Amino acid sequence: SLSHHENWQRMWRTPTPKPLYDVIIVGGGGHGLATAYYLAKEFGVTNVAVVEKGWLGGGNTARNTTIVRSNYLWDESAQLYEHAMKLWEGLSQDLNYNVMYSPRGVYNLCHTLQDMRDAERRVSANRLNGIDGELLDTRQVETEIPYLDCSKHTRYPIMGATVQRRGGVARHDAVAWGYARGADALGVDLLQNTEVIGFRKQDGVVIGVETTKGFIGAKRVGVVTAGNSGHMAKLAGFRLPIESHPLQALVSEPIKPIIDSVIMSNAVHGYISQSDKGDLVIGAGIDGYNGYGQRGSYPTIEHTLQAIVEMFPVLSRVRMNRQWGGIVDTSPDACPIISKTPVPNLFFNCGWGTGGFKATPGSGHVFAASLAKGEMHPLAKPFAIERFHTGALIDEHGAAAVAH
Ligand SMILES: Cc1cc2nc3c(=O)[nH]c(=O)nc-3n(C[C@H](O)[C@H](O)[C@H](O)COP(=O)(O)OP(=O)(O)OC[C@H]3O[C@@H](n4cnc5c(N)ncnc54)[C@H](O)[C@@H]3O)c2cc1C
Ligand SMILES: CSCC(=O)[O-]
Repeated sequence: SLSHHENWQRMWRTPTPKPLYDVIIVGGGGHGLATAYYLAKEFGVTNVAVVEKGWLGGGNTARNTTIVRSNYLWDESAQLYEHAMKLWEGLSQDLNYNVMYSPRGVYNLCHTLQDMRDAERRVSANRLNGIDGELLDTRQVETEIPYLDCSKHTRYPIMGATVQRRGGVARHDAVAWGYARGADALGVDLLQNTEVIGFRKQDGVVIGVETTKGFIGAKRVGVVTAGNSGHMAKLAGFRLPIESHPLQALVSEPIKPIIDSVIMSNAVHGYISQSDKGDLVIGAGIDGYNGYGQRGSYPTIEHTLQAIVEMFPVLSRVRMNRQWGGIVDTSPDACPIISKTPVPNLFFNCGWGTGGFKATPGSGHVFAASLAKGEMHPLAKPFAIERFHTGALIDEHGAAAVAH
């Protein structure tokens, strides 16, 4: 009956915008909501608004394949993603909201000698950074992933794999809703269906945002708009080295439990896990063209499923239920941009490309610290926009899992 639905209390308010906030976060995705939550909870900045053009968590947060891990190669990125992993481990308790973090193990398959050498290097680098990682041979992989075709007859024989056992999956909707509820309870205004259409400046300094519901003043503005970040930078009057591409995912009909970890192959070029409902959650690389359509092309879908059946022939008759796409903001070195901008009081956190969901807590925490202080957090410093001028890139294409 409807009656029991009527008593459900709302998880957050729908406030009228105030004329002025200390901080405005543009973009109500996981990263934006996490930023607002930590601003209020950890840094005592509660006069904050999150301005979201659609509904909270409706962008890439709602559309990703939920993989979390921190097994990146370079110290700067490994430490940033590991900061996020440590926050994942206590997030359900912190938010009092079950974000369903499940450390079921993330395997990156190796198909060539070079893959094995790169894997050995990456696991060693992980261990030097205090991040768990193991290098397995074919026999160990075959034992741990029963239905994976480890025979010698495949196009890309499996020579081994890295595994991060603390890696796994988390529930994307719950993360957004948990952070939103927590931020709202601390006094943050969540303004949905409010699109930012411009930045107002006074003597070149940002003093607020123009929105579809009028001007809202702010002492500092943090832009966390993922695939739309290039467009936002243009509105602010500068350019970003970001390309927005479709990235697709598929889920199958629900089947009995058959895969209890996350398996990724850069060479065969696909990855798979199985949700608690039994759906196979599948993805691969981006569509090569630039696009904002939140869908992709059929050749990519076909290529993805070829890769999955190559790895798991047993799945060749499973039917796909749904396919969708998001808009991923890829950067030249497959690393984020968490940075001041050429416009004073305007900060950007973007460029997470195909792999920013796993960073959500760490990204929000680091960006909140930066906005509270007006200076970039030490973990954010290597990811400044300037690196594209100085050449101090941090190339993580190898660890980006599905090379794009
Ligand atoms: C199919 C797919 C699979 C993925 N799989 C993984 C994975 O397994 N693991 C992983 O780590 N990462 C994954 N990612 C990447 C990850 O989803 C993103 O990097 C991350 O979610 C981006 O940060 P966000 O959550 O804040 O973005 P979003 O959720 O996209 O938030 C940005 C928000 O900004 C809003 N916005 C945009 N423009 C404006 C404006 N002008 N005014 C106001 N609001 C605006 C949007 O509406 C949106 O809600 C995947 C992405 C896709 C698309
Ligand atoms: C979309 S790829 C997921 C990841 O980066 O582990």
